[in-house]
Amino acid sequence: MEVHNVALTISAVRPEQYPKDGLPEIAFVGRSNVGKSSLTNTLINRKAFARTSSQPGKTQTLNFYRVEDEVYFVDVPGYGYAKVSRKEREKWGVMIETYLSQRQELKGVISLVDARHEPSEEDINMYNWLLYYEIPVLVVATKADKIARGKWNKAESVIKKALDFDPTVSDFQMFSSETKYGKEQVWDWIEAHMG
Ligand SMILES: Nc1nc2c(ncn2[C@@H]2O[C@H](COP(=O)(O)OP(=O)(O)OP(=O)(O)O)[C@@H](O)[C@H]2O)c(=O)[nH]1
Ligand SMILES: [Mg+2]
Repeated sequence: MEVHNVALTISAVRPEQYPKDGLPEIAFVGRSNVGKSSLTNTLINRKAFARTSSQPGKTQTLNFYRVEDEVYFVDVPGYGYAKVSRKEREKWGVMIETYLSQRQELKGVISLVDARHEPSEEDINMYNWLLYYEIPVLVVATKADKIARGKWNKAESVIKKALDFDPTVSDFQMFSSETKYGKEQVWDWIEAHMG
């Protein structure tokens, strides 16, 4: 998709604050700092539309970006940020689980993991949780530019093994917001799931 028009429409915490126009939604999840906002910006050809942060844990609301009046990208605040209080984490959990488990307009989730590392327990939990709710999921391994091309296959198999990746209900893509590698494939997946 050639993107020309993007608007940050809504920051929401509760369902009554979600958009009401019925457009399909694709959500981006992953631990804090993994590159959710960077992936969003790459997809919509913006340098800094979704705020990228040197301050992890900053984003605390669901941010809905309306892309070309066709789809919302939903930037979900990152998990696994140690410095937030337990109370904050519980609020976060309720907000995310409510959104992911109940939202009719949600057509797919892009679950980001760091290409350099084995997925964390939280990454694994999130992946299993999405499969349990039968939400189509694209696992995107980010920061691929930080490992040598010759090691990509190994990185992919490490990630898939840790997740117990199920290729019948999910897909996988290497990605870099530095080189834009994988951008077209991620867009193809999104367009195939917009319904
Ligand atoms: N080299 C490289 N750096 C990346 C890539 N993606 C993101 N980064 C960097 O990683 C840092 C975090 O990126 P963000 O996109 O803000 O991460 P986020 O997941 O949105 O973080 P939160 O909003 O805090 O949850 C920034 O310094 C980015 O520049 C990538 O593909 N390659
Ligand atoms: Mg972010």
